[in-house]
Amino acid sequence: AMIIAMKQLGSSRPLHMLLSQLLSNKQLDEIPSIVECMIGKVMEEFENRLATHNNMMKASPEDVAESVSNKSPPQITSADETMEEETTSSPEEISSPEATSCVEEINSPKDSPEATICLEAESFPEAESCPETKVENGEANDQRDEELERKILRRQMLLEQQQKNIEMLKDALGETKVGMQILQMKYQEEFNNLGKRMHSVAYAASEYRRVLEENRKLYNQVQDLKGNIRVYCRVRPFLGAHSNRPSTVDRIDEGNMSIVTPPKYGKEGRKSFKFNKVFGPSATQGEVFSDTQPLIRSVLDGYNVCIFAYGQTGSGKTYTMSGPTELTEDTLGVNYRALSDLFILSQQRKQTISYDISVQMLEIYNDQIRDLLVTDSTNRRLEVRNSSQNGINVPDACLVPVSSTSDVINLMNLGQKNRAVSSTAMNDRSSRSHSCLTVHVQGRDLTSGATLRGCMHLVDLAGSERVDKSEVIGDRLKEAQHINKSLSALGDVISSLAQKNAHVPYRNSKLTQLLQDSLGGQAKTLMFVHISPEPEALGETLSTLKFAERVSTVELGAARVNKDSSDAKELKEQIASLKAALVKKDGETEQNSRPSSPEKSRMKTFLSSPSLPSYKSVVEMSVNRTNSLEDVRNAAEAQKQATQKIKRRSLDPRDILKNSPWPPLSATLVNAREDDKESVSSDWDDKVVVNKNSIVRRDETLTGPWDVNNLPETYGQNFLVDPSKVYPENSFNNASVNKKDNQEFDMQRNQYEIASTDDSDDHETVNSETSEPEVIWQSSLPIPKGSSIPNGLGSKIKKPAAIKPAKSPEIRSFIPSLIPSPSRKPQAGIAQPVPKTGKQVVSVEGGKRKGGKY
Ligand SMILES: Nc1ncnc2c1ncn2[C@@H]1O[C@H](COP(=O)(O)OP(=O)(O)OP(=O)(O)O)[C@@H](O)[C@H]1O
Repeated sequence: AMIIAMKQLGSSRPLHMLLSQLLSNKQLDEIPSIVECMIGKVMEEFENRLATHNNMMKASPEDVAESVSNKSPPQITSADETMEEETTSSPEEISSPEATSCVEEINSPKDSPEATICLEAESFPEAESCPETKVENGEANDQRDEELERKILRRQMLLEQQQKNIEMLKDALGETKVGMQILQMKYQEEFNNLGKRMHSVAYAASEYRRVLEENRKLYNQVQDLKGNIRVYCRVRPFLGAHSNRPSTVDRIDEGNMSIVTPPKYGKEGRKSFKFNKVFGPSATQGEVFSDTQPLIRSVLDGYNVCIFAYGQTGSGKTYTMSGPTELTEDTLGVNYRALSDLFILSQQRKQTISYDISVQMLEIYNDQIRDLLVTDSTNRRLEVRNSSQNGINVPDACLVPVSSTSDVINLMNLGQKNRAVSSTAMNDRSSRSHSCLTVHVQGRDLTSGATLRGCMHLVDLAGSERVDKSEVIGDRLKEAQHINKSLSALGDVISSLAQKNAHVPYRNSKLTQLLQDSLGGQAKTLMFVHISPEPEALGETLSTLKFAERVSTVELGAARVNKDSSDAKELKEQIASLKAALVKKDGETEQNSRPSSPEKSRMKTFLSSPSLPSYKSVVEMSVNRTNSLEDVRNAAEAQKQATQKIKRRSLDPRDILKNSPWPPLSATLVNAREDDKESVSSDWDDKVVVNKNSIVRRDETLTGPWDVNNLPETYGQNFLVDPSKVYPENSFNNASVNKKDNQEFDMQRNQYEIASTDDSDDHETVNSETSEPEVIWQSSLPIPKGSSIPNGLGSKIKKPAAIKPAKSPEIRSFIPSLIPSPSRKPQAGIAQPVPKTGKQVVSVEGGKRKGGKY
């Protein structure tokens, strides 16, 4: 029935083909409706035919004959033709003999009864007029009648048979219809089940994705809590026509990647690395930025953030941070996107917090800081001051307020122009200097009046590759040495942080000095490490990745927000005024009493201490009395007591304000510059103690918005309780001093001396104060005579004062190893006194520095 129906519809394909086609096309929904439609049509057709046959049945034989004689049998013919089709197509009908004979009869019109009737009538026209033949004619007529009757009978039987067949077909159709309905229901059911299953699979997939995302967030939160430096790796695509070359990067999977290595790098043939995220060559600027966004947002919440791009020249640092030379909306780098995000967010929050955003753009070239936003082509020497109250540590550089992305683009263009002025045709300046875009954000809560301050450094470092000594002479050599030194200093800082050393050598280079606030314990730090896919760059790629992997293990401690409640702010201002007044007083009394040098520096340290009110007695005693050791011991005792007293007191700023024995002073900062200079040392001193605190008191709750620097009791505790832990090498050096009475004083004195040497030559000072454990460096560059580039550890090891170590004639690697020597494992939190052996692990091969550790 279905096949007939198909034919009725003019389709030559059998139903099963159509069905299978629909199934294969997954048009399952359409099958029931198509079948229903076909059934409807077939039913209609059969009903038409039935009506036709019924009509024929009702018609008299004469009508039939007439219609036959008129040779106009459209109904019968058409019906019969259709029937013929049915007969040939339907196996049921073919098997029916009656139907076959009927079809044969219909097919041969000459033999048809109608035709016979007609022919017989036509062949005897004169018979009726002849009397002799009347009888014969009568017989003949009888015979004809009989014949006719027989034929009519046969036809009747045939029609009856056809009617039966139609009935049977109707039944079959009905059954098919029911069958199709059942099929439809089954399909429907299966569809529903399939839909449900699909739904549950989709749900499971989305859940899985959600869990993954949650895991990632939790992981990042843990990282944040631990204060880990985040490391994102980006692989540059092949440039230009080299896209078909084999890449050294084998596999990238979220945070994992593997590098194909030749046999000389090990048997495995590949090395795997794990970072917070790895971006492949096809990653867009938008994708790279999306993972950075949360960090940007936290600047508005009052955190310090540092994002720096590290990698060899040409690996894509500038591309990530700024974008390509021809900027489009899609290729804008992190710098633009970060600022644009800051503007959008600050707008969104403007009902509650009012933000001021301003920008500085600096360049560090040959360890000199240059302002890239100057418009008058002046080249002032800029200094870093980490003591400033407002978080601006290069106060002399232009600080330009910005309020829109176009402001930023204009400033960046100006910066680029100033940078380009210095570059030569031979060498792009960007490869030889570090550039730093610093964004300062100051927010004020419109309801509570609390202020917060965030600072973000976006740093595009100079190329980190090693330079063959034969390739560099003259200025290039000097540049290479400076890049080398600053990147080594960065490595030193990171190494110290990784080992949780009490002392972090920020002041070894301008770069680390500049980034101090954002690399230390309270900042969020992200490093974009860049690698090139070319096989020739494999050595640098592996060094870079190993360095980056080490960096990712560094824990800075949980980041802290720079938020001052209005009370705390007042308190801070008061303390600053007190400091200024005391410094002034110190200046006056100094002329009268002229204390010896160690005493003076000790006093300075006391005076510049953030917990100053508690040291009133110390200061007064120190100033007014002679500089005897007894006085100092008394002072220390008094300080201890004061510290204990404060310790028992509430740390609520209001309580402190209330309990403070000092009347509020309105004195303004006297000689602010001088004070700033002085407080560099105190700040540095404080920083050491702060870092110490973060180790000793890591799990203790800090006092809300207060700076650790302003916690008198912690300062006092660490200051007095065990100074040897802060500067063990000094205590070690002084242990040989036999004068028992003087021991404490001497230890403190050394401490003060070291802490207050900041204003002298940086390299000298820092080199002598660094105490991190032995680290292995690579070296290949020749050292020019008189070079101040430090050796081995990147800093000289403190020796007894009498034996001043000679400067090493070697240059450290661009990529410092963070791996301590196995022979000298450092203890967390305590800097070890490392006797200088003069022995360094340096591997030189073919004139090129080889990665001793990598
Ligand atoms: N992800 C990237 N997609 C497309 N092109 C890139 C990508 N990264 C870098 N490039 C292209 O590679 C070239 C070198 O990149 P870039 O200048 O950013 O390297 P760099 O590491 O900053 O070098 P330098 O140390 O000299 O400043 C540029 O032409 C840059 O457009």
